[in-house]
Formats: sequence, structure tokens, C-alpha cells
Amino acid sequence: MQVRLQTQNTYRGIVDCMVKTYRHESLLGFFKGMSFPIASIAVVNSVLFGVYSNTLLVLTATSHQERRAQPPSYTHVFIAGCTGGFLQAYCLAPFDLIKVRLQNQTEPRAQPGSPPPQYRGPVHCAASIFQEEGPRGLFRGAWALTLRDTPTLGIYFATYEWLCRQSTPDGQNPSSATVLVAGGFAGITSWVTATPLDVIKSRMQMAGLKQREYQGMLDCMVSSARQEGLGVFFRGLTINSARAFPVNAVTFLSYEYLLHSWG
Ligand SMILES: CN(C)C(=N)NCCC[C@H](N)C(=O)O
Repeated sequence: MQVRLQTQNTYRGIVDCMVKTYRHESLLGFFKGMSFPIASIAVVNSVLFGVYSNTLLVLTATSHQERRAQPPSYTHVFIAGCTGGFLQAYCLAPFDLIKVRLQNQTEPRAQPGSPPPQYRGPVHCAASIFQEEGPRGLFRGAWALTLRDTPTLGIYFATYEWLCRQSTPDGQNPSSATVLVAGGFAGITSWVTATPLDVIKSRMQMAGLKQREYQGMLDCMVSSARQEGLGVFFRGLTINSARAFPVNAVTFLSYEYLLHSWG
């Protein structure tokens, strides 16, 4: 839904987008382009959390266990988060591009007699982009994605650390409830700050297809704001924030659990 709201001007809001998707594409329309992002979550999160933990280890020279007694500074947490965000953006770029292209296909499933959709599935989508736009085509919008993820993942980890420390006595590990709430709010905070660049990223990824071609990111920002007003930068904010809470609550709980069980 969020990808369509950000890149297409045919919807009046979330409810209108849901109703039109259901009428035109049935329930299947809500699950388009989902298999690839699900497959990519494990890879992308391992890169993000692995780089974050190791950067923090280098910056503070303390292991995860020692960090409860000697908490890292927020500057170190922010730098480690930005480093993780920067590197994960490059792993995420091709998966995210395929998701955006598939989710923007509004044709119902292929039916006899009707023209087939441009992409028949994630593998066909990746192969078509590779053939038509070359290997660099798979990284379309990667710059906007990097600019979106580098600072916002710094904010993500700093918010998580701050919320955990506010509700945990010094030297103790945060409880599971604290981890869930802090992780959920860290997700929302990061998505609120990331949404303006998320809109630009999605539009750059669709450029030349349903979207007009842009000269670059700045051109995309200026022409989107001129044509649709500043509100365009907040499209998809409600959906992004609503999904961010449960997703990131569970992500941080799994991360803390794995770190404890590996000692
Ligand atoms: C671009 N932003 C804000 C983030 N990547 N934030 C971190 C959350 C990551 C999580 N997989 C999610 O999709 O919510």
C-alpha cells in the first residue's frame, strides 16, 4: 500500500487505495512483491546488526556483556548505527527495487486473453531489469536508499539505547517488555525521519516506467514538491509507522536473545 501511495497519484488515501486494490486485484493484490522482501529480511538484518555490533566493538573495545557495566556513548551508538545502515543499504537495494516494481503492478493476475503483467514474478523482474537496464539497473535508487538509511539507522539504535537505559537500573539487562517497547518506538522514530527520503527513493526506482524520468534526486524532490505540495514527503507515513512497531519490537527481542544465548 505504502509504495503505491508514494508513487501513484490515483489514490485519495489509505482506505481508497485498499478498496481499489481489493476490487481490481482481489486479496492477492495485498501480497504482491512480498516473497522477495521476506527472503531478504534475514540477509539484510544480519548485515545491519552484525556491522552495528562489530563497529561498536571496535569503537568502545567492550563486548556486549561488558557494555551493561560500561555503556557506550550515544555518539558511538549513532556512528555504529550509521555504519550498519550504510552497508545494509547496498545489500537491500536490489531486493527493495524488485519489491517496489512488483508492488506497483496494478494488473490483476494473468488471465487468458488479457495482456500479461510486465513482470511475472521476482526472478523474471530481476532478469528483465538486468537485460533492459544492465547490472547497474538493479541498483536504481540505491543512492536515495543509502541517504535514507545511513542517518536514520543511527537514530534507530540511539533511540533504542536511550529508551532501554531510561527504564533499566544501571548495570542490569533490560527486561523483555522494555526491549519490545524500546524496539517498537525505535522503529517508529526511524521511519518518521526516513519517510521523506523513502518517497524519493520509491519514485527514483519507478522512474522511466509509470513515473516520469528524473535528472537526479534533487530534481525528483523539487518536481514532486512543486506538483504535489510538501505533503508528498509524508506519504505512507501512517503505514510505515504502524508496521514499524511490531516489526522492530520483535527484531530487537530476537537480537538481544541471540546475543545472550551466544554469551
Ligand atoms: C529506513 N529505516 C527507517 C529503517 N530501515 N529502519 C530500521 C528498521 C528496519 C526494519 N527492517 C523495518 O523494516 O522496519
